[in-house]
Amino acid sequence: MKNILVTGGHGQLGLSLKKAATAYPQFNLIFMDAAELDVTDADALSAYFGANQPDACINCAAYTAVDKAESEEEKAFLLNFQAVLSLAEICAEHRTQLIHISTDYVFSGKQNVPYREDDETDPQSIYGSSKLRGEAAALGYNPDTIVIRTSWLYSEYAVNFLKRMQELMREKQELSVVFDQTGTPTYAGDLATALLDILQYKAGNPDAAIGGIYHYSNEGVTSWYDFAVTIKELTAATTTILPVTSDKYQTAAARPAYSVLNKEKIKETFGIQVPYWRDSLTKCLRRM
Ligand SMILES: NC(=O)C1=CN([C@@H]2O[C@H](COP(=O)(O)OP(=O)(O)OC[C@H]3O[C@@H](n4cnc5c(N)ncnc54)[C@H](OP(=O)(O)O)[C@@H]3O)[C@@H](O)[C@H]2O)C=CC1
Ligand SMILES: Cc1cn([C@H]2C[C@H](O)[C@@H](COP(=O)(O)OP(=O)(O)O[C@H]3O[C@@H](C)C(=O)[C@@H](O)[C@H]3O)O2)c(=O)[nH]c1=O
Repeated sequence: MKNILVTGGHGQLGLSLKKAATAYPQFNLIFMDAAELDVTDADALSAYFGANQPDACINCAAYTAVDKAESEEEKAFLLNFQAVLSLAEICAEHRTQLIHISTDYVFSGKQNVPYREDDETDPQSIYGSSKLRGEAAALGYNPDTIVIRTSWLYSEYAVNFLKRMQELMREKQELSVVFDQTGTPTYAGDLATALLDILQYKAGNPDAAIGGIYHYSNEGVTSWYDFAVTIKELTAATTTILPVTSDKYQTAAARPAYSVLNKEKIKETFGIQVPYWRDSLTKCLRRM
């Protein structure tokens, strides 16, 4: 287990992996963006795998614009489902360990206890539906595939809620943020480390049957409103933040009202330690 291909390598998680990988010199990560390796192009994927035979592939390529997906269903499914199907088939053919990333938005949000991996899924949006089909595609081809569902990712890179809030807090004196959607923010740097720890575990236990779905987010529970207020506090911003219900903040896509993930399985299987979300937010802000 040495050469690791990262598809969608210049997005938020890809760039977070690049940073985290400096602590894992045993791995050689190869980051490919859409222009270098288009995951929707099955021939290009085949040619790449034929020539390079990566030991593992972390698929960070995705369509992540939740609201836009409602009017771009075909595009969302092409990237989040069809491309995953091709990638899973090619990984199975080349005996490449595939790690695929999915989302808390596969759940309806009707539960009020943290979601386990085998709890019923019922996405409320096109994005969530496309990601759910992607999970099935990834696992259907090869039961050794690892699917990691995560939630509310943010980092110093790309587009995310933290950076959007910082921008809005610079521009506006008052902001409204929903308080009736509950979940857990996840620092992409922590997820990146967890992904590398999983590959490390696999390298040490090559015959372990560890395929399947795992949940990973930071520890703790909050709402988008409380997340925004904490960002305000930690950055000493002065904007007034008003708590509103989702019906007062209209969006094209519906989001789950509750999407806290239960992380027992990933912690027990791989011995991964999970930081508390507020500590990770502080760490991320320090790095920014
Ligand atoms: N962001 C979040 O809050 C959450 C994300 N996730 C999941 O985590 C994963 C990583 O997300 P994140 O890093 O935040 O997403 P980003 O949107 O930051 O990154 C996705 C990357 O995919 C690339 N991409 C787009 N089309 C293609 C293509 N045809 N071939 C190859 N690459 C392509 C994009 O490139 P370009 O920008 O050039 O189009 C972009 O760099 C995704 O699977 C996502 O669904 C799960 C939960 C929360
Ligand atoms: C910018 C903004 C958003 N909101 C609301 C809208 C939404 O309900 C919630 C989150 O906002 P966003 O649209 O930025 O986040 P969203 O795109 O829904 O984030 C999701 O992205 C995908 C990729 C995932 O997989 C999920 O885990 C999750 O992280 O906050 C406000 O209430 N006020 C605001 O000013």
